Amino acid sequence: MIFHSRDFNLTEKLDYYAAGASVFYGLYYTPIRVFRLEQSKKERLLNIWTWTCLALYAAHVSYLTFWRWDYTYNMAANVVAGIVQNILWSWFSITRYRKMHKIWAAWPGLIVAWIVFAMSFELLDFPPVGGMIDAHSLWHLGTVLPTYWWYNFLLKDAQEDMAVSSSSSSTSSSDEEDRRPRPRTRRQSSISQILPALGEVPAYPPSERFFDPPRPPKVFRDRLGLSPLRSRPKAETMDSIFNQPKPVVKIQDEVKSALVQNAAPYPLPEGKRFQYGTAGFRMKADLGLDHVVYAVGIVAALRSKRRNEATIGVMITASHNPAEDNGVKVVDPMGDMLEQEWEEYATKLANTENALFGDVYEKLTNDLLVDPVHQVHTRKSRVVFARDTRASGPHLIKALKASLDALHVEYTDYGILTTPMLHHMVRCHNTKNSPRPFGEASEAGYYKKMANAFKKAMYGRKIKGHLTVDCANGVGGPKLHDLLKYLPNASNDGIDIKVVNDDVIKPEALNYEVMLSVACNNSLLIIFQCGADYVKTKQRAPPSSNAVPFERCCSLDGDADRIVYYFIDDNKEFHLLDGDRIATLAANFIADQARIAGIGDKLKIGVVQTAYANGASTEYIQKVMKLPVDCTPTGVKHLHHAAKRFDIGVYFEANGHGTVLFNDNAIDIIKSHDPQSPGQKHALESLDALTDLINQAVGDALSDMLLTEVALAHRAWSPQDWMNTYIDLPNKLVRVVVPDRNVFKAVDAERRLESPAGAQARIDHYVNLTNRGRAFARASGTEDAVRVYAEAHSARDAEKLANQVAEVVEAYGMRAASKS
Ligand SMILES: CC(=O)N[C@H]1[C@@H](OP(=O)(O)O)O[C@H](CO)[C@@H](O)[C@@H]1O
Repeated sequence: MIFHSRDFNLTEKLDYYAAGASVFYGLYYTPIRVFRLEQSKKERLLNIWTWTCLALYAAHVSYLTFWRWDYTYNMAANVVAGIVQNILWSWFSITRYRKMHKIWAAWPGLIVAWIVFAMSFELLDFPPVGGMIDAHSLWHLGTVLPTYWWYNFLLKDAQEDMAVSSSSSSTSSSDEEDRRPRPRTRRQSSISQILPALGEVPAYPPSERFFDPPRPPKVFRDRLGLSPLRSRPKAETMDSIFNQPKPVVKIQDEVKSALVQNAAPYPLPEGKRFQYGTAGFRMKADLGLDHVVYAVGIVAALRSKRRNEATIGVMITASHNPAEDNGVKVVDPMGDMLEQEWEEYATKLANTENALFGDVYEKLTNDLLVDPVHQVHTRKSRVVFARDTRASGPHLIKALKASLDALHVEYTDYGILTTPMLHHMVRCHNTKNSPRPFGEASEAGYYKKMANAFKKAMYGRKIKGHLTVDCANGVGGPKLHDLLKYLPNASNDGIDIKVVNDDVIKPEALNYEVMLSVACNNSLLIIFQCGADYVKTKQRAPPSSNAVPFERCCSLDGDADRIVYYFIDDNKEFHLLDGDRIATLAANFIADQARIAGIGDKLKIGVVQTAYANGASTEYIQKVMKLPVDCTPTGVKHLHHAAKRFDIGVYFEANGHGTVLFNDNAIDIIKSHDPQSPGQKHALESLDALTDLINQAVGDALSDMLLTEVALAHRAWSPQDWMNTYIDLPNKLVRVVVPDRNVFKAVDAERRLESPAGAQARIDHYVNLTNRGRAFARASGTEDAVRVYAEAHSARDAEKLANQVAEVVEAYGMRAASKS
C-alpha cells in the first residue's frame, strides 16, 4: 500500500480538509441521532448546533490555511472530535442494547472499539515495513470493514424508526378521511434525513415514538427496494429477511395450561357471540361478561408486548348503560382507544372456548409478535386497570386478574376510577421518561394537575353563582368530591359546586333515565332520574337538581366520560347545552385566545363532529366561527383520530363525549411565542394552562366541566348568553329493535345506508319532502338496535321524519330476516 508518497501541496491539503470534514460531520451528526435533535421541538438547539459545527470547521480550515500548517494541531483536533463521538456512540449502544436486547443496537459501540484499535496504529507510529506499509496505511485499511458494518447499523436503525412511526399511524380506520395525510411536524423524522432518496416519510409526534412494534409496512419495504419485485443487489438480503416464513414459537405448556385452568370459573356461554363495539364489550353483566373480561386480559398482555412493554389499560364499565350491565375496554399506550385492527383479535379471544385459550394465545403470539427480525413475544407485559361503581365490578376484576396471572403480567389495580382517569394513568405511565410527560400516575396527581391548571386558566376571572353537578349516582360523584378538595371555592377565585346524585351505595341508582317508582309513606315517589343520558334523551333536568331559573347545571354519565349542561328559564322551560354547544364554546374560546396571543394564523384549529351533531351547530362553526368541520363515524376513537389532523382539534359528540387535542406544533408555539403585550402574555398563559386542564387522553367530564366554566368566566356569559349563540334545529332520536342490526351497513361517516339495498332511497324520499330535513339510520355499536336520527325546521316535522325513517328500518329489517 502506498500512501502519500506522491503528494503535492494541493493534494495534501485536500486530504486533510476532506478527512477533517468527515470527522467533523461525525461530530455534527452524532448528537443529532443520539439526542434526537431532529425533533421539531429541538429545532432551535439543532440550529445552534449546525452553526457551531460549521463555524468550528471553517475556523479549523482557516487556521491551517492562513495561519500555520500544523500537523500536531490537526491531529489533536481530529482526535478530540473523534473521542467525543466515540463516547456518545458507546453510551448510545449500551443504553439501546439494554432497552432492546438486540445485538445490532450494540454495533456502534463495537465499531468504536474497532476504530480505537485501528487508530492505535496512527498513534503508535513505526517505520514502514519494506519501505512501503506504514502504520498510517494500516489505519486506513482498518477503516474499510466498519464502513460496511456502519451502513448496516444505519439501515437497521432507520427500519426500526419507520416501524415505530408506522405503529403510531396505524390507528387509521378504514373511512375515507382517515386516509388523508396527517399534518406534518416542521421537521421530518430522522429516517428521511438518513435516507433522503426515499422521499417523504410521515413524521409523528415524538412522544409516540418510543413504542416499538415490529416490521416496517409494505410501502416502506417497497421504497427501500425490499419487495420481491425489485432486483437491486442489496434487496435480496433484506428481502429474504422480511419474506421468510415466520418461525413458529411454542408457548410453554405451563403457561398454556394456566390459561385454561384459570379460565375454569368463566365459561363461554352457549350460543352467544361477543363483539368489540364502539366502546369495547358491553352487555348484561351476568350473561358471560366474566368470560369476555378474562379474554380481554389476554389481549392486553399481547398488546403490551407488541407496544414494547408499554402499559396498557383495561377499564371495567358500561358508562351510561343500566346498572345491571357492565363492559370492558382496552386503552392504548397514549391513553387512546384500542387500535382498530386489534378489536378483531379481542373479538376472536372473547369467543374462544376455555379449552382453546392456550392454543389461540399461541397462534396470536405467532401472528402478531413474532417474525424473523422481531421476537417481541419475549418482552414483558404491563397492564393497569380500574372499574366503576357497578355491583358486578369486583367479580369482573377477579376474572381479569386470573388471565393476567396466568400470563405473568405486571399489573396495577387502581380500584375505582372514572374512565378518563384510567386513560390519564395509562398515558402518565407511558410518557414518564419522554420529553412530554403527561403527569403523575396517581389520583392525587390527576387532581393536582387539573386544579392547578384551572387556577391558572381562570386568570383572576370570577365565576357567577354556583354550578349544580348531577353525577348520575356513578363513579363521578366520589371523584368530584375528591377533586373539590384541591379546587379553590368562589370566594378564593375558584368555583362553588353543588353535587347531586352522588349515591354510589345503591348500585341500582346508577345513571338512570329509567323511570323507577317506590312506595314511600303510602305514596309513589319517583327516584333515580339522573345522568347525562337521561337529560339528553328526555330533554329534562333531573328532579333532584332543584335548580332555580338560569342556574348552571350539568350532568355526567355513569363513568364520567361525558357531560351535558342545561338550565331552566323563568318560564320553567328546559334548555339543553349539549356536546355541540360545548364544542362551539371551547373552539371559540381557544381560537379567540390564539388570536389575542398573536398566534392565530400559525395554528390550524378545527372541530370534529359526528352525524348526530345538530345541523345548526355545524353551520355556526363554519359560517360564523369560520373554522373547518370534519365529520366521522360515531365513537370517540374516530373523532379523536380525526382531531389529530389539526394543530388544535376540538371534538365532541352531541351527547357530550369529547375533548380538545393540542399537537406538538401547537404546544411548541404556545410555549415559545414571545408576547408583545400584557394581553398577549395573558392569552398565552391561559392557552398553556388549558393544555394541562384538558384531559387530552380522552373526553373527561370533570375536565370538560372546568374548561366550560373557564370559557364562560372569560366571556362573562350566563347560560342564556351561551344558548343565544345559535338556535338548534328541532331533532328526534329513535331506537329501533330489528331481528339483526348487522344487515344495516352505513357509509359516508354513517350518514347513508349502503345496505339493505333500497333502504337509503326510501329515507331520501322522506327527507326530500321535509323542510330543512336531514335523517339517517345506523346500527348501534353498543346496543342491539338501529338508531334513527332526524332533524327538521319544526319539532313536528322532525318527529314525523324520524318515525317515517324508523318504519323504513323496521320494514327492511323484517324483510332481511325473512330472507335469511
Ligand atoms: C347516538 C349515541 O349517543 N351513540 C353513543 C353510543 O354509541 P352507539 O354506537 O350509537 O350505540 O355509545 C357510544 C359509547 O359510549 C357513544 O360514543 C355514542 O355517541
